[in-house]
Amino acid sequence: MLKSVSIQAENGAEPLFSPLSLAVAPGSVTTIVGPSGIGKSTLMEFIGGHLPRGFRASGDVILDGRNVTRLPAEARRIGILFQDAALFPHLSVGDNLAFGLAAHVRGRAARTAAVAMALDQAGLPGFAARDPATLSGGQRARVALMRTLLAEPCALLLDEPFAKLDPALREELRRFVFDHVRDRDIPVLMVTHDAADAEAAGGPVVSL
Ligand SMILES: Nc1ncnc2c1ncn2[C@@H]1O[C@H](COP(=O)(O)OP(=O)(O)OP(=O)(O)O)[C@@H](O)[C@H]1O
Repeated sequence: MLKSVSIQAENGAEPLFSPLSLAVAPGSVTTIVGPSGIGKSTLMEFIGGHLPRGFRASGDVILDGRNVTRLPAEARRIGILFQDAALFPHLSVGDNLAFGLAAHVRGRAARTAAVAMALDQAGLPGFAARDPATLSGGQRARVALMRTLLAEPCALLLDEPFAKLDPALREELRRFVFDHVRDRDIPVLMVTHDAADAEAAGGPVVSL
């Protein structure tokens, strides 16, 4: 839930957008739209705990009843997926996924099994040993998404996550993401310029 969130560039006279309050239901996707430069990405960075230097923000971010506004990013348990989500090039696909695994999955066997299951769910069985450089764009996007989900986030932020994919892949990955968050009851905020993304998300659309 966002309560009266407002963001202002330190050198700017006006806030980027009017104070924003909204609640996102578990398992639903709320889409944020607005003109270029209004502050959508900056809002997502603020919610995730990474407000860029040069900005001030006010208002609160409440997650599962916890006010996380003043917690560091790593304590918020908010998963973030951007358009350019990069995999670690020096790690295999499996190790990229293992990197994301929640800390409570302990022991080598359990972690290997969790990674294998995630690859199956992503439609990439047997890909654990692959070098990320050998994956297609859509395959990389699915691995990046899985890595984010394996951390078992309490909420998910998507900032134009499908923008660089061709239409078929875009639709496939979209379905994959929305099915997952519905299954896991994760609240999602998505920024997009594509009306089809918002329509596929099926949730409320908020204009900044
Ligand atoms: N370090 C900075 N200091 C001051 N202003 C900045 C800084 N970085 C970005 N801005 C400005 O802040 C505003 C918000 O940028 P942001 O990327 O959040 O917009 P956006 O709505 O996501 O845009 P787009 O749809 O084009 O991605 C822009 O007007 C941008 O020029």
